[in-house]
Amino acid sequence: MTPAARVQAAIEILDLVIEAARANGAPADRLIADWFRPRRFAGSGDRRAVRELAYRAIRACGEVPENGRAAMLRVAEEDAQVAALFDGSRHAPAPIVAGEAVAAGGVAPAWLVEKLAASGVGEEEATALLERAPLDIRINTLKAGRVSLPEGGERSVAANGWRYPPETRIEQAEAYRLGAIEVQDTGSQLTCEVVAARPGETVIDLCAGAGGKTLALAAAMENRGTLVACDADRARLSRLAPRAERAGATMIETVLLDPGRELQALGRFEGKADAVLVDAPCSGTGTWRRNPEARWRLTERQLERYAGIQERLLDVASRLVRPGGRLVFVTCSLLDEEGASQASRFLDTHAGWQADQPVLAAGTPRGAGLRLSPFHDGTDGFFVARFVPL
Ligand SMILES: C[S@@+](CC[C@H](N)C(=O)[O-])C[C@H]1O[C@@H](n2cnc3c(N)ncnc32)[C@H](O)[C@@H]1O
Repeated sequence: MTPAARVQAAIEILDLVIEAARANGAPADRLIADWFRPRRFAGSGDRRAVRELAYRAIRACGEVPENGRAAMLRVAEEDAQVAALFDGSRHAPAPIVAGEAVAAGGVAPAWLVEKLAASGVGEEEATALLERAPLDIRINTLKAGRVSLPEGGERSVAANGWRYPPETRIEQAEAYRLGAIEVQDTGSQLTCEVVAARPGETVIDLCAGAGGKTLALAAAMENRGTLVACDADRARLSRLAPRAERAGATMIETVLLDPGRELQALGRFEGKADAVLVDAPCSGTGTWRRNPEARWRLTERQLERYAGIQERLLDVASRLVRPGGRLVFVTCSLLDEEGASQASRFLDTHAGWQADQPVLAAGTPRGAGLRLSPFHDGTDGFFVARFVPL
């Protein structure tokens, strides 16, 4: 593909990403992969370049752009080399017309920028939410010692963490194929450290998804005790078994939950769990480095809905923890609605509980918990709080 054809390809992909953002359709990554599938003429260099251009435009536009061309014109405004490729040649975008619509720049839609500011996230910190993330891995202590680590990494602040440059092809490393390392953001690893799961304990991962954190908990527990991975999404939870097998995590039991009826499925653990992790569904403002188009999808109503689910799941979790146990609340968001305010609401409505401020190698105290952010900590954005019964 010519450089100009790559720009036109990115514009076509952006049209799909914008449409999907409006209609709650597929994520950008999937749309990009689907776009290339029938276009066998595109080589790996073309794919990389087009993907890079599309993501550059997504990061550059704070509000949902009118269309793909307007989004790419935002990039062209700041990059004369890209502007020069709008030359009307074969497969290229048509020449730029004076007064043509250019998408608005900015970090996020105005209402979200306001909410971030109200949560103490200023412009510089908010901008860092869109930087390219490094590749973080966790050494899987269930298999460690058998293989050597890939070259080019350095220790991270997480106990078993290493950090590699973003472009590292970790899937090709022997350690990865053998399950001796897991790809996991440093912030995510740190939130698991707050659970402080120990061998022999009973630990419930209430929102386990495909098990990113469950696997870290299994390693901390050295495969001994009871580790229950729950989720309300059957497809996500079903992805856990093959991952657990690869990681040598043999202790995990899965439970599919019916939203609103979680306690019915988990009744046998009421008042019995040493630790419950609530890695709650949230807006994901802390993961824009990986899904920058997520900020085009979020609405105020959805944010309210997430906050309501978080409140409810915290209450469910509080009923499972034994006296002397602990409840860990995590969201990958920098918004107080899903962090400090949620934690203080829990304490206000659950008289028998108190906050037990986590101490980690990174993070800044925020209300009853800690906040991790790309700007201050170089991790994805997270809020984590720990509560203990009085
Ligand atoms: C932030 S994600 C979890 C990510 C996962 N812990 C990890 O580390 O990869 C939140 C999860 O909560 C799940 N969820 C939503 N409603 C739920 C409910 N009522 N009970 C349990 N899980 C729920 C979602 O399906 C989603 O997988």
